[in-house]
Amino acid sequence: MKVLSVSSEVFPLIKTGGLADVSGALPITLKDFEVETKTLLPGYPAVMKVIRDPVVRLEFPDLLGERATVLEVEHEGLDLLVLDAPAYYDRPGGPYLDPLGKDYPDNWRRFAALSLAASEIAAGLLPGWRPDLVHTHDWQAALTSVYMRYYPTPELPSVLTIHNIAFQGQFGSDIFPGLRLPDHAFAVDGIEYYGTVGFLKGGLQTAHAVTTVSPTYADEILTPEFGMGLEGVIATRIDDLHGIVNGIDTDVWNPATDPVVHTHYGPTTLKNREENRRSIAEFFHLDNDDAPIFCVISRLTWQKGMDIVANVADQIVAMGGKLVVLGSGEAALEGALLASASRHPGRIGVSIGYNEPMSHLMQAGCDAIIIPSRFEPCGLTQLYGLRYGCVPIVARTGGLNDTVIDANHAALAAKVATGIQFSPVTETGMLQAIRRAMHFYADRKLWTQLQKQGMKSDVSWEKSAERYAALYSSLVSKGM
Ligand SMILES: Nc1ncnc2c1ncn2[C@@H]1O[C@H](COP(=O)(O)OP(=O)(O)O[C@H]2O[C@H](CO)[C@@H](O)[C@H](O)[C@H]2O)[C@@H](O)[C@H]1O
Repeated sequence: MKVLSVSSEVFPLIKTGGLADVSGALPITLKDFEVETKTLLPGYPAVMKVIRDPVVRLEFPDLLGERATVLEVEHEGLDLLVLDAPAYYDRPGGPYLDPLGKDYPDNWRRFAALSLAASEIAAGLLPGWRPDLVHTHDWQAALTSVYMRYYPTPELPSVLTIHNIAFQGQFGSDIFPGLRLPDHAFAVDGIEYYGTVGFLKGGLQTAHAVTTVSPTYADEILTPEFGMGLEGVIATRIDDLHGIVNGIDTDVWNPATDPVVHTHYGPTTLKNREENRRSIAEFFHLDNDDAPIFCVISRLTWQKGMDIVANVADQIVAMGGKLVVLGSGEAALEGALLASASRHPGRIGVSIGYNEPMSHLMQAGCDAIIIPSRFEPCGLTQLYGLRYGCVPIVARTGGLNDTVIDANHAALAAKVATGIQFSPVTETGMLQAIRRAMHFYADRKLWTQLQKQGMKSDVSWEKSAERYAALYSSLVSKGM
């Protein structure tokens, strides 16, 4: 089966978060299920810089007003279609934000162009290759199925994956003419959303199937608390809604071979983590003692519960723990965390910024990773933690609930526990979880058991890729 995947980020070329990990890893495992994926992504400078010998496959003289070219290239096992449109993507800054951290004002056009190009490829414009199905990710690609519905193209099945419903791509109705959709697309069963234009909303109305990245989150987004205003639309798609938990690339994330990990290890050589632990202590200027090192690797936002971390940092130290934080995000949270580090030299270390290699080393050297998200569609850092013996301490929500087995009495007795869950997601809830972790950590045998059990968890893409492949097949065979 041939699939066109459409994503605004793809690891290892461009990544601001978990979306890139998923869109970069899933196509590789899908090959085992006879799914051949080509991935369309924007030609940002970071992408154009690393691709080698691309072939021009398609030209758009006027893609929503600008020239664009589709380049085909193979990169680290991925078949890529790069949308080279300098007017849209050749800019300083990140994929979505300018160098000052503000949204580009024309993001709607930049990602509508991506979606329109995808729909043209779906219609067979790429010489010699036409997909059997289109898989779009998040609001940035969600207009693909909208264009597929309203442009006179042969109908092809489409799947939309929601990685985070908080990001919906909502814009004023004044942009509508610029999308070049027929007038009747601005309607309740199209992209109209309370008088505005909703990209994700349009995708939810037009994709043949909707998936999200864990079963618990699939249930949660049907409720007003988590649906962020789209729960009603999602309820109308309940028969086509699937929760498929993310996996991770177990080759990239392998403590036995990871090139940035100083000392490799596996479940039977956990003592080798000591050396990595020392490197972490050195990097974050921590005292080199036996107290557990809790880590956080995250966007510093309210969603991720980072205000809670900042508020309990003093108490973590008072309980005898150490804390290291790698992340960037809201200025107030960055400031609060940095202030906690300066109050507790040797006990708290904070590194503001995005540092992929350091994120690997932290998983390989820290004792536990704290993920106090208020909502978490799937979460990947707990999966990396499981794989690296860095015990996850997680909020009981979304994919965190589905992937970590809480160390309650029954789970410990049955030797199936892999981490600690807590609820409610409050300062008290998190401190209780840290207290439990300190208690388990004091019993080295128990702690090692938790680490080993986590390392045995199946966090690979195999099972989930099989579910995606089955979903694709069912849609294609239905001839939707
Ligand atoms: N400062 C830093 N330096 C280096 N690496 C950093 C970093 N900050 C974060 N990361 C990395 O970025 C990724 C974050 O992925 P997550 O799944 O945790 O959340 P995100 O909200 O981005 O993804 C959304 O999409 C994914 C994919 O579906 C869902 O798992 C998730 O729940 C949803 O919110 C991880 O690979 C993490 O290691």
